[in-house]
Amino acid sequence: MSLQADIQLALPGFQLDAHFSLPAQGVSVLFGPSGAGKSTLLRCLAGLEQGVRGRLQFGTQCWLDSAQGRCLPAHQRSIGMVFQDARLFPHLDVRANLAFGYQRTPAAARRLAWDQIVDLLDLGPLLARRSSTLSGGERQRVAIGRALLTSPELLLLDEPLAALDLVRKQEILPLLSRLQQELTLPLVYITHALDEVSRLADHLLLLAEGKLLAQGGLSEVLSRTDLPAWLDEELGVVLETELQEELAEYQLLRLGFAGGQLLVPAGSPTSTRRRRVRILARDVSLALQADAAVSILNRLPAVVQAIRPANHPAHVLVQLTLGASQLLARITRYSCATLQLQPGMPVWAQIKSVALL
Ligand SMILES: Nc1ncnc2c1ncn2[C@@H]1O[C@H](COP(=O)(O)OP(=O)(O)OP(=O)(O)O)[C@@H](O)[C@H]1O
Repeated sequence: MSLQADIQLALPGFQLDAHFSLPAQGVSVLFGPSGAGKSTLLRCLAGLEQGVRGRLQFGTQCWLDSAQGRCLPAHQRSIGMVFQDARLFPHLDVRANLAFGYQRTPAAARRLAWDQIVDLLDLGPLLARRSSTLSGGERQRVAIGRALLTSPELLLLDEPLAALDLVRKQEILPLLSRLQQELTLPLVYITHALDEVSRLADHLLLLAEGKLLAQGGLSEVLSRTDLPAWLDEELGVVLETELQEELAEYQLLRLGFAGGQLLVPAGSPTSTRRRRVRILARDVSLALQADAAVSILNRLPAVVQAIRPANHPAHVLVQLTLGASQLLARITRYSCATLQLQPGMPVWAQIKSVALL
């Protein structure tokens, strides 16, 4: 099952034209600059925009086929939606807010149980609270719960954490990760902050000026070297690794991946051995020899695959292969010339920073 979209929408001064296919599992992230059309696209999926042309197919359900005059209204699309502002009913308590979605879903159509969602989002202690007394993070947890209790088959989240501080984000992100895994519910998530969702994201859609620039696996898209300038600081790779050893004395973890090993500062404890890390291109430098006398922890043998211009004319992007993995380095054009880098050349990739996601 997947979501297939080929849709167009003309608004005064703005044209959306998006053709994509999303896997109906995992987390798909919609990323792009302000005004790119991310919210508009999500609203088209949800059936909240008038005048959308084209086709939308979710698994076996045809939501939109404008040529046939078919457009399923929002309430028939088995979608849950969460916005940046929680949009709770302020005069109702949390239980009544949650019940709003739950009771509108016929019992036979409920796939997600009340207790399951209340436990998953730790909403029990909040049930009797008036929604107007909740903190921002609590409100968003309730909004997510309310959306889930309609038993959607797809959850759309429009910058749900944008208004929260870092501490609250860190509380909610693991919950999103859990609900994605435990409920096997596909999510489409809009964000301005890719680092916020890199640990969750499987699939990435890049949108600018109403058009899709790229789509695909997170790492596959972010290691492309033909993306526009505004993405330059985001370029890099995301690697799936496995914990091999904890160096407790130094508070480091040794992680293995298909291409070598990495030492990274220990993050918050977790029981899972599989860890995702993100390495930005700007944090990778290159050397021709393995010089042991440097403080950089991670130096890995790699092979230059391709060299491409970067956004700034002083920089180039170097694609590298390490075993079965890829890495991207952003170095100066001057260094590239001095080191006489060429495709096929062996180099040492020096990684200044690895973010444990
Ligand atoms: N109802 C509308 N009528 C006319 N123009 C609209 C309407 N809704 C959105 N737009 C325009 O469509 C464009 C895309 O807006 P949208 O909110 O989808 O972008 P976005 O990528 O979500 O931006 P942001 O990240 O700032 O929220 C903007 O130029 C916006 O002004």
